[in-house]
Amino acid sequence: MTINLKNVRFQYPDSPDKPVLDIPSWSVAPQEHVFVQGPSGGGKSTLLNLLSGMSVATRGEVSILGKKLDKMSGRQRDKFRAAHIGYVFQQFNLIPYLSPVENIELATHFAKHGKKNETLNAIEALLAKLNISSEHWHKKTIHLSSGQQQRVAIARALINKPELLIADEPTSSLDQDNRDNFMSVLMSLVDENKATLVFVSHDKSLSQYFSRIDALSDINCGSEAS
Ligand SMILES: Nc1ncnc2c1ncn2[C@@H]1O[C@H](COP(=O)(O)OP(=O)(O)OP(=O)(O)O)[C@@H](O)[C@H]1O
Repeated sequence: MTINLKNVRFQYPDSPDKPVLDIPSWSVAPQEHVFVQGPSGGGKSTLLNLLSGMSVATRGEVSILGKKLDKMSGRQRDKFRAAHIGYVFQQFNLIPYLSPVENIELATHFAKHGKKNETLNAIEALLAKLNISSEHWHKKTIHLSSGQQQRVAIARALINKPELLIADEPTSSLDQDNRDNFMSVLMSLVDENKATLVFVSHDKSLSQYFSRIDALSDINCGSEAS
C-alpha cells in the first residue's frame, strides 16, 4: 500500500477534547487516484498534513510507502517528504520574486539529486510540457497569471518524480477552462510518472476525473465530520 492509516487520531493543542480526525483505517494502493471530498473545515488539509509528515498524529499509525512516519524524527520526515512526496497547495506557495525555474530548482535542491545541468534540462522540459512558454521561465513568478502559476506549482511538485502526489484544492482559484486544462494535465503527468494521487476538495464536480471517491465523513469519525 502507498498509504496505510490505522487508528489515527489528530487534535490541535487548543482543542484537546475535540479530535479533527479519528480514522480507524484507510489505505490507498499504488497508482490509485483518490478524490477525498469534504466540506470546508472538515479536516481535509489536516489529513494531508499527516500524510506528508508536516504534522504528526496524536495517536495511531501513519505508513507511507511502507515507512512509519509516526516513528520518524521531524528531520527524517522532512527528508522523506522531499524524496517521495509532491505537494500542490491551494495557494500555490510559490516564491513570488523567484522565477519558475528557480522555484522548481529549490525543490530539487532539497531532494539533493542530479547534476545542475540535467536538472535544468528536466525543469525546462517539464515547463514546456505544461505549456509555459520559454519567455516566462526566468521572469518573476508574480508576473505570471494564476493558471500559469498553478502549472508551475504542478511542475515543482512533480520534478523529483514523487511516488505520492498530494493536492489540496489546487483548482480553487481557476476559472472553468483553466480548471479543465489543469485537471487533464495533472492526470496525464500523474499517469506518466506512475504516481499515486490523493486530491482533496469540497467541489464534488471534480470527482468526474477520479476512479475512487471517498467522502471524508465516511473515513473520519472525528467530531467535526460526523
Ligand atoms: N492550526 C490550527 N489550530 C487549531 N485548529 C485548527 C488549525 N488548523 C485547522 N484547525 C481546525 O481544524 C478543523 C479542520 O481544518 P482543515 O483546515 O483541516 O479543514 P479543511 O477541510 O481543509 O477546510 P477548507 O476546505 O476550508 O480548507 C477546522 O475546524 C479548523 O478550524
